[in-house]
Amino acid sequence: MSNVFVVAVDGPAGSGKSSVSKAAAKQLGFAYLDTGAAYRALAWYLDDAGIDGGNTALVIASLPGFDYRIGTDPDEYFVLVGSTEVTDAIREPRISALVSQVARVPEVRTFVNNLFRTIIASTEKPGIVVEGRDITTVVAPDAPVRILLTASEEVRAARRGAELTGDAAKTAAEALAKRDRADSAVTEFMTAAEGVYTLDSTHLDFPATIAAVVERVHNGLATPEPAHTTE
Ligand SMILES: Nc1ncnc2c1ncn2[C@@H]1O[C@H](COP(=O)(O)OP(=O)(O)OP(=O)(O)O)[C@@H](O)[C@H]1O
Ligand SMILES: Nc1ccn([C@@H]2O[C@H](COP(=O)(O)O)[C@@H](O)[C@H]2O)c(=O)n1
Repeated sequence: MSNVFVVAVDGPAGSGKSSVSKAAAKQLGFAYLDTGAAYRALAWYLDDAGIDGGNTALVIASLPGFDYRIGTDPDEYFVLVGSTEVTDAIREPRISALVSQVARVPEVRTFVNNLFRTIIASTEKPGIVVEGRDITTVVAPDAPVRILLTASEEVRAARRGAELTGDAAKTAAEALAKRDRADSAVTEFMTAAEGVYTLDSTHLDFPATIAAVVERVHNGLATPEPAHTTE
C-alpha cells in the first residue's frame, strides 16, 4: 500500500489546473499528474489512426493498443504514445475539439482511471498533485487535500485569450465554453462535492493561487490522520 500524499485538483477548462498544480508540485517537491493528457493522447491516437472518436465500439476496441506514458516530474513533463512524443500535439485546438467525445465513453474512463491509480501508487516522491475533472470525486475521493479550482468564465477566457491574438482568442473562448458544456454532462467539476475546498482564482494572481494550494497542503500535512481505535 502506497503512502503517497495525494492532492486532488479539479476544475473547468482554463481554470489554471495544470499550470497551478505543476507549480505547486514543484514548490512541494511532489510529483505532478495531468490526467487530461491521457484523454487528449487517446483522442490524438484515434485521430492519427483515422478512427472516428464518435464511434464508441471502435474507441473501445482501440484501448488495448493505446500505449501511453506520461512524465510525473513537474520539471520534466512529457507525453508519449508509443514512441511518438505528443506533448505539444495534444494541446492543438483540433485535439481539444475531439477530446470530449472520447472522454464520455465509460470504458475509456475505467481504462484511464486504472492507469492513474497505478501511476499514483508507484510515485516515488512523498506526494503527488493530480489534476483533472473527477479526481476529487472518482479517482482519489479519499485524498487528504481536495480542491476545486475555478474562476469566472470571463476571466478564464481572458487568460486563455492572453496567450493568443485576434480571432484566435475569440475562437478559443468559444471552444473553452463548448468543451465545459460537453464535459459537464459526464463529470461534475463546476460545483465542489462535499468536503472539497473551492479555490476561486477570479481575483487572485498566479503566485497567490499557487500559494493558496501549497498552504492547504501544508495544513493537510500538519493534520494527523484520525487515530484508529479498536473496540
Ligand atoms: N490565478 C491566475 N492568474 C492569472 N493567470 C492564471 C492564473 N491561473 C492560471 N492562469 C493562466 O491561465 C491560463 C490557463 O491555465 P491552465 O492551462 O493551467 O488551465 P487548465 O485548467 O489546465 O486548462 P485546460 O483544462 O484547458 O487544460 C494559463 O495561461 C495560466 O498561466
Ligand atoms: N479527469 C479528467 C480529465 C480530463 N478529462 C477530459 O479530458 C479533456 C482534456 O482535459 P484538460 O484538463 O487537458 O483540459 C477534458 O476536456 C475532458 O474531456 C476528463 O474527462 N476527466
